[in-house]
Amino acid sequence: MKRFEIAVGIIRNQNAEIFLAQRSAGSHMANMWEFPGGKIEQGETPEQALERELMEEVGITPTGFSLFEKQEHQFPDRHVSLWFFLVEQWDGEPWGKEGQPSRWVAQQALEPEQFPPANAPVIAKLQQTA
Ligand SMILES: Nc1nc2c([nH]c(=O)n2[C@H]2C[C@H](O)[C@@H](COP(=O)(O)OP(=O)(O)OP(=O)(O)O)O2)c(=O)[nH]1
Ligand SMILES: [Mg+2]
Repeated sequence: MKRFEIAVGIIRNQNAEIFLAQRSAGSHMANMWEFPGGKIEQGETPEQALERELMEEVGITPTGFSLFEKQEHQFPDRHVSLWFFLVEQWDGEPWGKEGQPSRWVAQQALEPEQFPPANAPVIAKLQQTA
């Protein structure tokens, strides 16, 4: 069984909107909406991976963030450990730097069925703690 450690950023602005990106057609969990992020590489801390992935995928440098939730999820073909960081300060303006569709959505309007199944608990927690 493949195992992956993933760092993702829940990028939240002062209007309580969250920046989402759409996963590409050929990827795992294709076409689902996600919090931007990706695999933690050998020798990287989760925080370093977050900084690298957010620059690669959405062109921002997170400057104020903290771990919000850690979630384990067993997919049919792989196990993922997700580090969900809440990012509330950053340099730059996020955009779909790799050509992926992206949008801001009000936190309370996030719909868990549009995300990979691993995200349901963290979305519930976000909406409860608003
Ligand atoms: N980015 C992201 N990935 C998520 C979320 N929820 C979730 O289950 N995942 C899963 C899907 C993937 O199996 C994995 C993320 O890997 P990825 O494909 O984004 O990895 P990466 O950016 O390093 O991409 P690559 O270089 O391997 O193509 O975590 C989420 O909210 N955001
Ligand atoms: Mg990614």
